[in-house]
Amino acid sequence: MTYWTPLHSKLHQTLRCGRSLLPPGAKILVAVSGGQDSLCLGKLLLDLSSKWNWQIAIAHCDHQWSTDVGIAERVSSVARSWQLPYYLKVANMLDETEAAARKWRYQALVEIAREREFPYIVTGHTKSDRAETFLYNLIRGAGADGLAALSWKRLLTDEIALVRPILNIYRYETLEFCQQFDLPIWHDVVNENNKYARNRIRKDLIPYLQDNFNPQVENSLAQTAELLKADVEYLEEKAQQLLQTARSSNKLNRSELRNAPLAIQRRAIRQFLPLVMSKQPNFGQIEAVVGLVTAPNKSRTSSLPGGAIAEVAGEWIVFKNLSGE
Ligand SMILES: Nc1ncnc2c1ncn2[C@@H]1O[C@H](COP(=O)(O)OP(=O)(O)OP(=O)(O)O)[C@@H](O)[C@H]1O
Repeated sequence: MTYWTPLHSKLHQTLRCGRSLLPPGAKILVAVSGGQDSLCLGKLLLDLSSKWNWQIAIAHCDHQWSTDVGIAERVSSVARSWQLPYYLKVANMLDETEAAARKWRYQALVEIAREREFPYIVTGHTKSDRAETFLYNLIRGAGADGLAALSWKRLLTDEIALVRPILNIYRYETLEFCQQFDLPIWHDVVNENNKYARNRIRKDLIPYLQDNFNPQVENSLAQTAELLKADVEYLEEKAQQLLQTARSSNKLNRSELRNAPLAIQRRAIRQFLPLVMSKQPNFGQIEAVVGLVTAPNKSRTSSLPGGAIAEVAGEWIVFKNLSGE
């Protein structure tokens, strides 16, 4: 019989509370790195699976880095002991950077989910991760969208959702849980390296804030992120509506934009720009176009990535390619 802990109850409650994160009968691919958070998540989902009638499998992504030796086999043996299917992707000559690893990992997980028809990929991101991501993005400069990062659920493709079911559980809780069940936690040495800003936030900044400002700072930051998430969703929807009325092929109507609040203008322009640019727009590029909403006729931006420029033509901002296309 499964020993039921407060974390089991917490997850069960979270899933029942109406966010429709993981419905009964779902096919769920659990991304397990071998660290404490994803092992805890895997065990919790395994124990809850009979109540929810889920089909679960474990996925691991092997970066083939020198620091990762042996971890794929360990995750594989955990999957075996849980009697769950195990799927492995192995990288080929991956750059040793966090960003490259993350990008490859999500691609690899989506590939497995596609091949094996899993509509849900779940990761072990915790409340502590959310607080750290909040600070990381705040320090680098972010709008509400960046601060609200790490949501409970988002679509990776039309058919595959990424779900983070333990976003209200702290990292110290996942550690206690793993110890209680004697799960073989793998300690990633990269997490100890102070070269990475994220590690310094976790090891130095958060404890400093806890000791000197607010013992509950992780909770407070995660709560702010949660509040902002709802604001962002609302504002994005309003911006989408504005874009529908203001856009006519590659033009934006200035009087429609002018009638909207600045926050919505910015978002509508940010939603539109990727259609005429080769990259995601940065703050400066969005502001340059926002400036054209009230600028004199014939004003223009400098060339945007991909070669297009935006120019005022009466009541319109027109996006055109200088090469004449
Ligand atoms: N090598 C891996 N194989 C499978 N899943 C992984 C692997 N590494 C990370 N994950 C999944 O991602 C979760 C978050 O891990 P981690 O915080 O190291 O990633 P991250 O790249 O910082 O994530 P994010 O950028 O989304 O915050 C883990 O709990 C686990 O579910």
